[in-house]
Amino acid sequence: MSVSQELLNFIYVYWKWVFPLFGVAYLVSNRFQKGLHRIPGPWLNSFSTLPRMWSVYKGKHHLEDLELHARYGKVVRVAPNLVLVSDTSEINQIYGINTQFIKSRFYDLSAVYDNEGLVPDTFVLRQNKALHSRMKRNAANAYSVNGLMQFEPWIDPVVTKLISIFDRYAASGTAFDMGDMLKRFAMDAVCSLTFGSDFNYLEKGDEMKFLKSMSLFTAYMSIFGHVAWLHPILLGNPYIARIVSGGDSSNDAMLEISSHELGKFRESPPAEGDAMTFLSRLALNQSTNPKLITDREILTHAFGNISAGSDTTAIAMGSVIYHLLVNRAAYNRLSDEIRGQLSLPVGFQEANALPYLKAVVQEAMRMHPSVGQVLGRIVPPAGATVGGYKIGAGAEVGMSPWVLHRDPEVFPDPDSFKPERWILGEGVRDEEHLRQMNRSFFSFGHGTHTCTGKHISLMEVTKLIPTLLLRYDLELAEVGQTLKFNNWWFTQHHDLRAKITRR
Ligand code: HEM
Repeated sequence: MSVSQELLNFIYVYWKWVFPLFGVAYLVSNRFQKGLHRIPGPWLNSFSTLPRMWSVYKGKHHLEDLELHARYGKVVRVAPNLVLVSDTSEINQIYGINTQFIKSRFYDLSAVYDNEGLVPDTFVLRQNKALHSRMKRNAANAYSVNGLMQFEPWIDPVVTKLISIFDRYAASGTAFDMGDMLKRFAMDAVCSLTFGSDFNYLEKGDEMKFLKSMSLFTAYMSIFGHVAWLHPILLGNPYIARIVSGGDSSNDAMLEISSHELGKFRESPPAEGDAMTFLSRLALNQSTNPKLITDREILTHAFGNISAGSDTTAIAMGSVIYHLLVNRAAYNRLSDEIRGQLSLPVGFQEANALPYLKAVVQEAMRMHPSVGQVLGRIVPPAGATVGGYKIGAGAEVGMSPWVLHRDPEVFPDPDSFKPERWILGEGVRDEEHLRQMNRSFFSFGHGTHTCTGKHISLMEVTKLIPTLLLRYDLELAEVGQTLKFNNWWFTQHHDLRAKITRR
């Protein structure tokens, strides 16, 4: 009898013992892998990823993470291969421009493949640093503050449409879901500046089901990103994905409009002085230097704007509005600043020069970061010492925006909304303290993978908030209303109901 036959016979006879023994060996090897057993954390979590997935599934893991750090310190093991770090002196090692850490497999769940292979979205390019840098470079002038000023005219008609809808709510005096309207606005705004046209989400809502798909997908990624190796047999499998999405074709519609707009640019490029869209900016980059950017890369950037830039921006707007409405002193101070210095239609440059407005936006995004989950990174082949612990290659470490933003050493009284904490001469101790706060401000991530669309979203927020305060008085629909949300990568609000009246 061969060795393999003997082994099979043995398993057949003793299977009742063999399988549990394998299970125990697996769990014990989980606990002792990569030197991670020295790191404190809940005992059960060091054996299996399931407790962590359960915590994320419940939608409030940011609160549990805060408790874990309070109990175990700045470095906590929350799964066999996942370590949370809240030590701000480690930000550069893990995320800085020259970091050796790469993004974790969590991000693979967002990867899309076409006939040419992996679609080169910067969000998922975690190993190919050269392609990631190329993608960052080839659209840099479109995403820069100066570059995006050209796109501002595309946002104005969307603001006008929002106002006409809000005027109807104001006239009827009915409460409405502000969070939902902001999602529609952010979707139309980012489509408009990217393509020069939008899908009229403001009037029609999510008929295309793009936002619904995004919500489902981010919830899936948030939970199953912890077991990324299972993705190919879950939503990574095209058949299963089709069944779950119910044949949703919003991605195709988005790609169709991208290709159509690119074709239009080729037929009649904008004349000198014409408003430039994001897409035409990239097409112009290509026509001046064809090697700089391919058609596929242009379409990927355009599509990424919509998937990464609509919900996130809407959440930021909702957070600003909610925190202003429950902090009337801040609402009044901001109204005075805006009403004294701006008029309708609000221009980005003028609004961006208002110090209290900037502080309010940053503080609301600190209190409620749109991305609320750990930004996971893999320890490089040489291993690393993080927060005093030696960690082996391949382990996943990461910081959570939610936790960093509640660090009382950096943000005293962290649960209070205090825009003045960002203003020198008011809440900030000195310039070093301000630098430290900015370093710990993780709403847009940090370092090599910092958010590409940060300035686009800040432009939308900076235009919209003053517009609303100039035209309306706002209040929450119910006294004592809380901010309801689940933290599934994005921290989308539910039922952010408000009432407005014309001023
Ligand atoms: C308030 C709005 C936004 C927030 C809070 C936000 C947040 C973030 C965060 C936290 C990351 C880093 C993820 C990580 O390191 O793991 C990120 C990356 C990214 N964001 Fe945003 N984002 C916003 C708006 C936008 C917009 C409008 C766009 C596009 C127009 C965009 C495009 C991207 C892209 C492409 C990346 C990947 C960058 C890379 O890995 O190199 N985001 N964003």
